Amino acid sequence: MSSVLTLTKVVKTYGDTVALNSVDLRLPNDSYVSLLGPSGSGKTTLLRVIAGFELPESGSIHFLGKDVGTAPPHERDIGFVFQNFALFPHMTVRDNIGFGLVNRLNNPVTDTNVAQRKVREIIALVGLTGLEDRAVTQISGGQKQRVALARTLITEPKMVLLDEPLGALDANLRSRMRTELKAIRERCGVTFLHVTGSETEALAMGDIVLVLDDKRIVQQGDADMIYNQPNSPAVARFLNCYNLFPGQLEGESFASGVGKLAVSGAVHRSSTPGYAIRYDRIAIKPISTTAADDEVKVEGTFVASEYTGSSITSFFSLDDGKIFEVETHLSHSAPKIYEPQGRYNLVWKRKDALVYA
Ligand SMILES: Nc1ncnc2c1ncn2[C@@H]1O[C@H](COP(=O)(O)OP(=O)(O)OP(=O)(O)O)[C@@H](O)[C@H]1O
Repeated sequence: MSSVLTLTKVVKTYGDTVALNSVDLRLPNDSYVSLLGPSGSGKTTLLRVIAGFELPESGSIHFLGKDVGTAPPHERDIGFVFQNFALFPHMTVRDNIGFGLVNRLNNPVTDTNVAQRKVREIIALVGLTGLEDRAVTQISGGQKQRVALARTLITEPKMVLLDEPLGALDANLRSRMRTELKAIRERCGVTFLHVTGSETEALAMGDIVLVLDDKRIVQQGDADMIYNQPNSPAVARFLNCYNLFPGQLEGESFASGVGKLAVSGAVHRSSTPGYAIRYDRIAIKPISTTAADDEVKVEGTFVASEYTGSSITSFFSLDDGKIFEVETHLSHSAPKIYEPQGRYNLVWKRKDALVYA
């Protein structure tokens, strides 16, 4: 697959603050890419640098094979969808969408018939037919999101940047709009780069997921790879589905705050050591059980359970005071009741743990 965007060693600072620290990035054409990172990791800055709203101090940006590092935003053919939609409140849906086409600096569409046809087509593409004459103050949040997207897509960008596009929507609408956004992107055939702080959104939407941490890209891969093989304790932490033990590798075991955890299999190289076990890989057993040779066991005190429909998350307090989470899927069994403050064995297979050293 050909690459649409390449960033090489891009650095952006604001005064003494480093916002992007030598970012390297290569995105394929015709893909949905999610960019996941904690608050302050540089996500918005990265989008603004790609769009041309900010110029980097050093490094290069190539878009469709051309060096665009110093090109102004309107010469980049890159669309931008803002989190707050940034619509014109006094205009109708139709006029909001047509505005950019008629008023853009490069090749404005002056033929009214052509402009109207394009607006009609894009309104159909994003599913807003019938709402053309409504003021944007009289439509729902999800519909506003579509207007914002249509307003960008009508200018036929070669790539679209979306900054937390679903952040202003409620949870139900957010999950419906995920599917919609993916479908719209497939119809347009251009790469979408979607910034989110939500790991579930990033994994659900991205053909490719990028993880930004500490102002640089620390992992890039498909959702399955990121979810199952986070390449550092930090990435595992953002995914919000791993229990993490700090400590260090000592021979065949990992010395942690709750004792030695037996290790088998590969050790991942990382500048920060750590031991990670996914919430859904753990069994809760009576305190009297013993661990098999291929298992690891720690003891915990039951704190509470949280029911989420298809699964239940149980919280245990470990002897080092840390909270440990266990996710049990309920497709084949009813939820078990645990004794408040009861002691349990928390058991997993050695091979299921990820060890970083
Ligand atoms: N205009 C600015 N002036 C000074 N510092 C800035 C400016 N914009 C961003 N920063 C700093 O650059 C770093 C990266 O910020 P950025 O907004 O890109 O992070 P983010 O990952 O998008 O965060 P969030 O998820 O909270 O929006 C932060 O330390 C931030 O404080």
